[in-house]
Amino acid sequence: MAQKLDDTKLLFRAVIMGPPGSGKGTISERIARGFGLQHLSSGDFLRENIASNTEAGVLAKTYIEKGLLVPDHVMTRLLLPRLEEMTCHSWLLDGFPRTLAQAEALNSSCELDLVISLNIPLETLKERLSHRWIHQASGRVYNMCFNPPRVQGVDDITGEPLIQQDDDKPEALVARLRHYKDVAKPVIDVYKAKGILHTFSDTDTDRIWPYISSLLSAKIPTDIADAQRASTH
Ligand SMILES: Nc1ncnc2c1ncn2[C@H]1C[C@H](O)[C@@H](COP(=O)(O)OP(=O)(O)OP(=O)(O)O)O1
Ligand SMILES: Nc1nc2c(ncn2[C@@H]2O[C@H](COP(=O)(O)OP(=O)(O)O)[C@@H](O)[C@H]2O)c(=O)[nH]1
Repeated sequence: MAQKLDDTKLLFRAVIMGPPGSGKGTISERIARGFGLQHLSSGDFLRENIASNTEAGVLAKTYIEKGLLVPDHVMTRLLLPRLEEMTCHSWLLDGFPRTLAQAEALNSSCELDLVISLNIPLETLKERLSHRWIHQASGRVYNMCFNPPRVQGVDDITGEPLIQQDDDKPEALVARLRHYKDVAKPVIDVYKAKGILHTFSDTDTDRIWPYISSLLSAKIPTDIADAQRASTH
C-alpha cells in the first residue's frame, strides 16, 4: 500500500522495467501526464550529470561511451540521494534498478508499491529500434512511424538534428537483449516474490496502455493523483 508520510500526504512509488525499445519511456510519459507521478529516468539523469560535468557524470561517461552499464556503486550514489530529496513526491523510476545490487540498494532506501514489467517480442523490439531517432542532448525519443517529429529529422523543441544510436541497430540489439535478460531476471524474481510485479505483453503500446492505466487507477488513490498533478503543473 502507498506509504503514509503524514496525516494528509500519501505517496506512491513505482518502477518500470523492460528491455531496450519496450516502451518504458513512452509509457512513463503517459503515466507522468495522467497520474502526476514524477518520471525519473536513469538515462536522462546520467545525461544531465554528463552535460554538467559532475564528478559522477565524468565517471559514468567513460562506461557509457564503451556501451557498458555504469557500475552499481556509481548509480546508487547518484540516484539514491535524488530519491531522498523527493520525500514529498510520488514517483516512477525508469531504467533503475537494472541489477540485483541496485534493487537491493533501492529496497533499503524505500518501499515500492508497484513494478511494471514490459514483455515485448524480440521482432517488435528490433522493428521499433530500427526506427528510433533521438535528440541526443535531451534524450527526447521519436519513432518515424509511431511518433514522428513534426519536421523530419529534427527535434520538435530545439530544431536540432536527430540521431540514430549505434546500439539501436539490429546486430547490437540481440546482444543487448540477452544481457538485459540475464541481469533483469533476478530483479524481476525479487519483485515477483514481493507480490508487486505486474507484467504486460503485447506488440503495441496503445494496446498495453489501457491495462496499465486501469491498474494505476485502482492502485493510486484519487487524492494522491490529484495532489501530484496539482504539484507538477
Ligand atoms: N540503472 C543503470 N545501471 C547502469 N547503467 C545505466 C543505468 N541506467 C542507465 N545506464 C547507462 C547505460 C546506458 O547505456 C546509458 C543510457 O541509458 P538509457 O537512456 O536508459 O538507454 P539504454 O539505451 O540503455 O536503454 P533503453 O533503450 O531501454 O532506453 O546509461
Ligand atoms: N511502432 C511502434 N513504436 C513504438 C510503440 N511504442 C513505443 N514505440 C517507439 O519505439 C521506440 C522505443 O520506445 P521507448 O519508449 O524509447 O522504449 P524504452 O527503450 O523502453 O524506453 C521509440 O522510438 C518509441 O517512439 C508502439 O506501440 N509501436
